[in-house]
Amino acid sequence: MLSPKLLTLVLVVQPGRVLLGMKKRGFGVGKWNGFGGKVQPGETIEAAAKRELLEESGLTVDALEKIGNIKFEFVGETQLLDVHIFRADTFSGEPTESDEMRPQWFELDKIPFSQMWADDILWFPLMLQKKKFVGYFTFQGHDVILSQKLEEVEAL
Ligand SMILES: Nc1nc(NC2CC2)cc(N2CCN(C3COC3)CC2)n1
Repeated sequence: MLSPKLLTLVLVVQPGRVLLGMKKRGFGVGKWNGFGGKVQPGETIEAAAKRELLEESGLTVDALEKIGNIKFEFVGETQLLDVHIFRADTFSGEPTESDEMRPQWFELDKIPFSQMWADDILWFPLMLQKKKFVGYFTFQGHDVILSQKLEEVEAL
């Protein structure tokens, strides 16, 4: 089995609202999501998360909190995605559109789950309650979840 592909995802959360970006190209184009990307050789996962957040949103964060780890399998494909999810409650800078992402604030009761990855509606509530979680999702294509595992954990 191929080693899982390490990816990062950062959700910037303020009281009553979360910052999402509309993905303008590449994997997940047309979906709202947090900010993230690949981990480069020799880079820690957290450093990669901060770098991608700055590249994609213009925001700089001091503290990232590790809140989740979800692995994704796609039926018929050997590459697993290993997504490390972080939350940031404080940041500096202004949300700025990039080549990759168009940022927008969403009130917590107006999160556009119908235009997001199908797993998000399942773990966002945990993230917003500051719970820590691990998960495993099997997708058929990009829209159908065939199986899922999601559990809260004490520590990541
Ligand atoms: N919310 C959410 N759900 C996912 N679900 C699996 C796809 C079925 C994946 C995912 N990411 C994997 C892709 N990554 C892109 C940015 O560079 C690559 C962002 C985080 N983010």
